[in-house]
Amino acid sequence: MTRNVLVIGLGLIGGSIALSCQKAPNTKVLGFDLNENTCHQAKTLSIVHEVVDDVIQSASTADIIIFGTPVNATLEWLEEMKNWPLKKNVIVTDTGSTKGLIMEKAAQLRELGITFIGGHPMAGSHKSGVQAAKTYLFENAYYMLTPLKNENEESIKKLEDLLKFTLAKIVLLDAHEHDHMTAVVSHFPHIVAASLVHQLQSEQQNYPMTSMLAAGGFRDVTRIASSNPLMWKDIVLQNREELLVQLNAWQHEMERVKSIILSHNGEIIEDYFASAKEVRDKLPINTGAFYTTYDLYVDIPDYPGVISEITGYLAQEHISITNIRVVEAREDIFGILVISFQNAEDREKAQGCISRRTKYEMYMS
Ligand SMILES: NC(=O)C1=CN([C@@H]2O[C@H](COP(=O)(O)OP(=O)(O)OC[C@H]3O[C@@H](n4cnc5c(N)ncnc54)[C@H](O)[C@@H]3O)[C@@H](O)[C@H]2O)C=CC1
Ligand SMILES: O=C(O)C(=O)Cc1ccc(O)cc1
Repeated sequence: MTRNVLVIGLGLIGGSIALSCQKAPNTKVLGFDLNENTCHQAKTLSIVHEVVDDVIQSASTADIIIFGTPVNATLEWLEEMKNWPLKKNVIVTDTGSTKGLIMEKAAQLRELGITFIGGHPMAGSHKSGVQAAKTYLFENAYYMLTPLKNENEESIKKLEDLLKFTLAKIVLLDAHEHDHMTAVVSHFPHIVAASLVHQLQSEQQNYPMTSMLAAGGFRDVTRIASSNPLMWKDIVLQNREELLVQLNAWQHEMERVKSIILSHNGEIIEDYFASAKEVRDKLPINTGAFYTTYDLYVDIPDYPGVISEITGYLAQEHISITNIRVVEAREDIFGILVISFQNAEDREKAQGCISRRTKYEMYMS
């Protein structure tokens, strides 16, 4: 029997989920988006089997409905959904970055016999839109599900049975715990990134050269300030309480930093950085706990053909790469080539291959 999946909101996340659902056997993936251009691109890029106009009609035939919409739009759809003629055993889920308010709506839907299981794949990017969608965007990332208490095990299993095609690691947790933890590691860092960019901009007036010096560290720390503002507006509105908790903690931390600087004590200042480094170095960032990328950094000299030279060596040894980019830490002298691999084993093989054939320095983050 065919499983009908309807994805509403076909941007980066909805589009990527739709692509991975197409890998599931006997599954028909329909898609809807408010934006006509997105619908057109979703068709052209075969993001779904079919793009639909009549969302209510398509929902009535769906076994699983997935929202890939910004979180406030999801809340609005869930309110409307209360009046839709749905299949008796339909499972509704979302992909939103916040879960508290969405799960309150889920409790209302449950009263009407509609099963909603919150979802949040903990991977993505500062890019948005359907063109950025990828089948394996979530591979090895955590995919959090926040079912209501006493949710039917079979419904959770049915949803997991589809989401396993994302190749993500599915974990179940409570919506409030979810919102607290994501405020710490995802939502608050976006505010810090945006604030640093604002700080740079105000410096620009007196020191126009500042932005030209903003390489390496500034670029790494502020990458996420280039994310979709509408999406982050919604997240901040929905996770307001937790963000205020984090903001207070940050203000205390800044007070501590201020007193450390005022202390003029080199040992204390060094210890501030050393203890942060110790914690940061132990984070399971590259072992699959959060965003998994197996990156190898190669310090390359600046001459034409150097990238094809390296990729050529890897190709000769049949080592597949998943991504490649150049980080220009110092534009005029060296670039760092960042090569990403599917797993740690491929990265290790690549390191061996490049070290046998070149003298380029390499490191892993
Ligand atoms: N960008 C990221 O890295 C991640 C985002 N998320 C969550 O996933 C959801 C989608 O985010 P992205 O895909 O990044 O955004 P996006 O901007 O790439 O895609 C959102 C899509 O929803 C459509 N849309 C907006 N309002 C709509 C409505 N009322 N009805 C139907 N379609 C509508 C837009 O036209 C767009 O195609 C958000 O809830 C976000 O919090 C979750 C994990 C990572
Ligand atoms: O680009 C990045 O590093 C992100 O922060 C991606 C991201 C954005 C929102 C989420 O809810 C989860 C992951």
